[in-house]
Amino acid sequence: MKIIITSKLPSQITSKLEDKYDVVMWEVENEPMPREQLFKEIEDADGLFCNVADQVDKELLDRAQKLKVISTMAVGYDNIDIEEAKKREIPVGHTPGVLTEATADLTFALLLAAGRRISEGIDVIREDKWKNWAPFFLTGQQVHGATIGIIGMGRIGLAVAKRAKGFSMDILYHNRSRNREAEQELGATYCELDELLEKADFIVLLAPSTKETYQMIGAKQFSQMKETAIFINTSRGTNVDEEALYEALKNEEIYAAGLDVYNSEPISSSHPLHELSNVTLLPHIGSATIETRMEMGKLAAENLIHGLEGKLLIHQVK
Ligand SMILES: NC(=O)C1=CN([C@@H]2O[C@H](COP(=O)(O)OP(=O)(O)OC[C@H]3O[C@@H](n4cnc5c(N)ncnc54)[C@H](OP(=O)(O)O)[C@@H]3O)[C@@H](O)[C@H]2O)C=CC1
Ligand SMILES: O=CC(=O)O
Repeated sequence: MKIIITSKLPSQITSKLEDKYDVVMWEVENEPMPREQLFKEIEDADGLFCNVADQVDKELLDRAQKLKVISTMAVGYDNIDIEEAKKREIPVGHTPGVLTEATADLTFALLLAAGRRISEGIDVIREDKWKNWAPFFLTGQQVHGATIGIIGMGRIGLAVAKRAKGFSMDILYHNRSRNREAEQELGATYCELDELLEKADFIVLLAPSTKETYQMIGAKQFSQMKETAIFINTSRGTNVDEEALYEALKNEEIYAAGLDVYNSEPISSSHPLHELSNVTLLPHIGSATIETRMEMGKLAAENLIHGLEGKLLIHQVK
């Protein structure tokens, strides 16, 4: 059987696949397989090993004659047309759980960086602008003891809440359903979205990208936040109206933001958000530790093997 791997991966992940199948892997470091090539390769492929940078849509699936399984090296699968895959009875695998702690670490790092103006501090030294110690130089917002509001208290949300507890933060959260573990173990308080936006000092978005969450945070929601609020998004860029975020930051309707994800990725240094000093921008590296990426890759490989062997995947999208 033939499988396609759309990005270069280390042998610890690919060796088991290479032992069993004909592997076509895109070998260019840090670049996804070009779409034209993917269109060609998918025609006779049995398995597809992809990631968040690949658009697995109807146009691609229409070309696949033999595809038996799609396996993404990510927990989010909004880049895959699940309905089209279902119509063709192609199971889709993803990698929940193994990336939870690494993504929570990065989310908290962004929260600290945005609140305490860390990237501005780094720039001050890089640009030789540090002249003396001044009482209110680069003062930011207090993290310890502040109120965090988590929108999307799932696996990663809960792991962020645990970190917040260590900083003596009060924890508010909003989901469509209650998370009893967060309430009982961490004392988190369930809120409607409006209340969370009005009360939280740090607002952390960790809901998946769905039709319901599309631009769920826009001009109205930014206007509900405190002027001192800090907004963190490590979920998906499409959950936020990016132009409204730009305006809210520029007009100081909110204090700062920390972002790992964008409407369209990758962004460049000419992106409007880059003009602003009160935003910390990272290039979608939430789960990017060596250990976690290895775990994600191995789990995605196992999902793929299960699919090719006609078994239920370890983590199959429902
Ligand atoms: N930046 C990065 O590199 C990474 C980003 N991610 C992103 O993080 C997301 C979350 O991952 P994970 O925690 O594992 O997922 P989970 O499914 O465990 O958690 C998602 C949470 O969002 C809530 N939710 C879903 N829809 C809504 C809605 N309409 N309004 C409010 N809450 C909602 C769910 O609760 P309920 O169903 O009760 O509403 C659930 O608690 C991923 O989907 C992905 O997009 C993940 C890993 C790395
Ligand atoms: O964005 C990354 C993911 O795993 O989802």
